[in-house]
Amino acid sequence: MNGTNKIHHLTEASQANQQHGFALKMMELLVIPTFVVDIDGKVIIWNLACERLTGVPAWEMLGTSDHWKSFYHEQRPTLADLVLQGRSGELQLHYQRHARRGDTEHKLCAENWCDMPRVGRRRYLAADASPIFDNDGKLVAVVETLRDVTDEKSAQVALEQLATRDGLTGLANRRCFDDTLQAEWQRALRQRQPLSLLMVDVDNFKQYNDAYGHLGGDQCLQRIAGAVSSEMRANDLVARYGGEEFAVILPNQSLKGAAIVAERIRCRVERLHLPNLGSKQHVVTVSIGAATALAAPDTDPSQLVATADSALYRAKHMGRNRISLPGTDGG
Ligand SMILES: Nc1nc2c(ncn2[C@@H]2O[C@H](COP(=O)(O)OP(=O)(O)OP(=O)(O)O)[C@@H](O)[C@H]2O)c(=O)[nH]1
Repeated sequence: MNGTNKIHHLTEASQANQQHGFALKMMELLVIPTFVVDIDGKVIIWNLACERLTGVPAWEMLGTSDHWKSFYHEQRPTLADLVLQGRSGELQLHYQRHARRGDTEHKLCAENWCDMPRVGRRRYLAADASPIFDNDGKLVAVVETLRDVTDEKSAQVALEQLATRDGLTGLANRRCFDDTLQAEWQRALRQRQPLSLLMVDVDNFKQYNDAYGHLGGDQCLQRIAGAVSSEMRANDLVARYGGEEFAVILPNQSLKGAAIVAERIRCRVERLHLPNLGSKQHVVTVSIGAATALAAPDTDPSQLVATADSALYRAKHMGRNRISLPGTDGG
């Protein structure tokens, strides 16, 4: 390298250093919470906004690989770590919503609830992580920016809740029941598994309302909703079908299994010992119709609902406070 080339090279190097320093300063001042980890996974930038978001000062974080501790109680990778370690395949394992950005699989964006141990209040954060390459295309660091979108997420959750929950009992509403039944019907078809349905109706509820008033009736429905829910497994769905009628979807359940669940629900409600002087037993009881179907192509679950409804009608007809199955009691 001759003298002129050497000076030119040095000038380029010092310019690059200057630009690098300028970029670092910019990141420090950004109003967007930002941190950068180097190739060894050590934090080299933890800006003011990140300090504010996490409650963790930069002096505590710089030079360590403890950045996950600012977000989570349990050890797990941050989005920056996934980019750094080429583990983008694990995105769905760690994040509620996620995507790869642009034409490269190195840029990731994702959202999830974070514990925020130092702040002591869970926040829903949207993160973007991008790799930084040197002039030779070698990965040297990863920058992660964060957005606190807790308010938007909470509003979305509340709206979803409003759209799918019954206001009085907190159970799934009729719309949610219809959607879930359709989805479970399709799943039963794919998996060639039976799908069972229970229709649960409160006995002599008109007399209950007459005796205890509409508010008393509402409280009774809440107690029954709690009792029915307590008998459910994780994949089952209890919905308020309408008025004083509840519906229970039991995926992968045979008619025999459905009958066992139905009897458990009937007993559970009886054991609440809610007085209803208008009924034969003098306590609030329910009648339950059960039905099971094997889904077939080009069919829908309406026949399953109709069969469970007919069984319920028979249970009422035969004296109430009982369960009824198709084909076993004259149905
Ligand atoms: N308190 C209250 N009552 C309701 C609600 N929805 C429906 N009902 C009442 O439930 C009663 C249902 O009466 P019916 O359909 O005659 O049935 P039942 O008296 O339970 O008689 P069986 O079903 O034949 O045992 C009516 O009086 C409705 O007003 C509600 O959200 N709250």
